[in-house]
Amino acid sequence: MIEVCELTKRYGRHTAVDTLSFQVRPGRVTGFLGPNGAGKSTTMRMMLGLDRPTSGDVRIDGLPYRRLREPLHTVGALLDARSVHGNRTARAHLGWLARSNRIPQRRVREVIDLTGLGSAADKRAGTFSLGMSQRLGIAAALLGDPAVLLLDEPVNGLDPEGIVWIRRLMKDLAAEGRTILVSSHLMSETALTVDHLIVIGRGRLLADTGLTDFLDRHTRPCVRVRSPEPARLRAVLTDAGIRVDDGADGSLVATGAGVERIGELIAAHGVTVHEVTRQPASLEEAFMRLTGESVAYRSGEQQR
Ligand SMILES: Nc1ncnc2c1ncn2[C@@H]1O[C@H](COP(=O)(O)OP(=O)(O)OP(=O)(O)O)[C@@H](O)[C@H]1O
Repeated sequence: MIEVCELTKRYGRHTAVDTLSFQVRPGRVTGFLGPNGAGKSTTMRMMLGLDRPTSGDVRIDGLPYRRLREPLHTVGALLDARSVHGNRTARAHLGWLARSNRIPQRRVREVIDLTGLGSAADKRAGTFSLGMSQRLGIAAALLGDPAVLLLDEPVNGLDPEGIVWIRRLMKDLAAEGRTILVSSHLMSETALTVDHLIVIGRGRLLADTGLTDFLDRHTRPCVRVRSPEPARLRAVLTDAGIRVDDGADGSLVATGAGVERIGELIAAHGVTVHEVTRQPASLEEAFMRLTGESVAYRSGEQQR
């Protein structure tokens, strides 16, 4: 469990994290989302004792990071995958980390296998692609078999096979009862991976809720309808106050009413239809709607 309590971090006059409080619970994957500059990395660094809070605190399994007896056994983290010494091989890097944390070398072989690093384990980390560096960073995070994992953009640089692998890994680790906090800018991937969401903007908490609840709250229902009489269908729906847009393949996309209401209108007016499908709610849309006001940097705009 991670407990963030009234956490604040100021850099000079700039407040990067602003009286932030939330808990990350075990047994589920929690997504940590926010626009660029929202304060995610700063918060994660404070969780790991790499940055000192201006005020407030963070506890991992009840203790601040600096008071953990064997930190690598309690919390594993992937922050900057490129931070490994480039001249070291992956195996040497993991071996050194294991030795300095009294972890048996057997575990090095285990995490190399677990992260698919096998064939690259004896190559210098400086020659690694971003995807291989990510795998090495994840291997290091898993080395102490920790109950809490913090992953900052773990999907970055991974190929499709790697993305599916990390998604499965996070779900499996959560199912074992671990606490998993993962930040990402990839909304479609996040929607496939997380159970719960913490969303921040300009250092403040914007949402702390389940994925489904978040989507329900911040998206409007969308229904795709295909009909051989699209003009009539459009008139029926717009007359009922429903927004209608053109979809792919000549279909219409109705926003703001569920399939039940759309179906009833179609039946009442005797319109022929070939398809009525509920469109999946988009995390990207929900995220944009919630964070629109709190985006620190917008393309072409000054910081507000
Ligand atoms: N060492 C530092 N000195 C001064 N300002 C900093 C420092 N580190 C972060 N900041 C500022 O704090 C704010 C939060 O940055 P942070 O990197 O935590 O955001 P983020 O949500 O991780 O962003 P991104 O999604 O772009 O990685 C930004 O405005 C950033 O410029």
